[in-house]
Amino acid sequence: MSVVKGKALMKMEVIQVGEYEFTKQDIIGHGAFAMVYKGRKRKNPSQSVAVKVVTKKGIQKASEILVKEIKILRELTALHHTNLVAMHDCMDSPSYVYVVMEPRLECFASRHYHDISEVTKTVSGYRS
Ligand SMILES: Nc1ncnc2c1ncn2[C@@H]1O[C@H](COP(=O)(O)OP(=O)(O)OP(=O)(O)O)[C@@H](O)[C@H]1O
Repeated sequence: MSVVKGKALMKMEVIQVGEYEFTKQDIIGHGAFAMVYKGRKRKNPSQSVAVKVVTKKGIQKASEILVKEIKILRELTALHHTNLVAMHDCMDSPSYVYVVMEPRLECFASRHYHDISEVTKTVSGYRS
């Protein structure tokens, strides 16, 4: 995927997480240890997802909490309840844990950031 930034045409890396993909341009929010991006299903791009990217750097103490969060998400997903956000997939890499979730559409509308640098510098250990 290519994006125009200033006058230069820059290549935007598409990151694949199983059947899903996202680019780091499409930020929808951030928490203490994670950035959340808008992504899509590769075979059906009209199906949007939220991809939470948790940086492993500096979160050794929080990693147990992350394991618990993923376990809880799995259990909640199995309930198939309309008021609960489902987890579609999760993937581990040397530097990040990726959690692919059903999107909460109200967040897409109200929390889209345009200035990426404003967000990335607030997330500890994050490298854009
Ligand atoms: N499934 C989702 N759909 C749409 N937006 C989401 C989704 N999950 C998270 N977000 C957005 O990303 C932001 C960060 O989420 P994240 O879970 O990383 O942190 P948090 O729950 O807000 O805070 P903390 O880091 O304390 O857990 C949320 O505030 C929300 O705006």
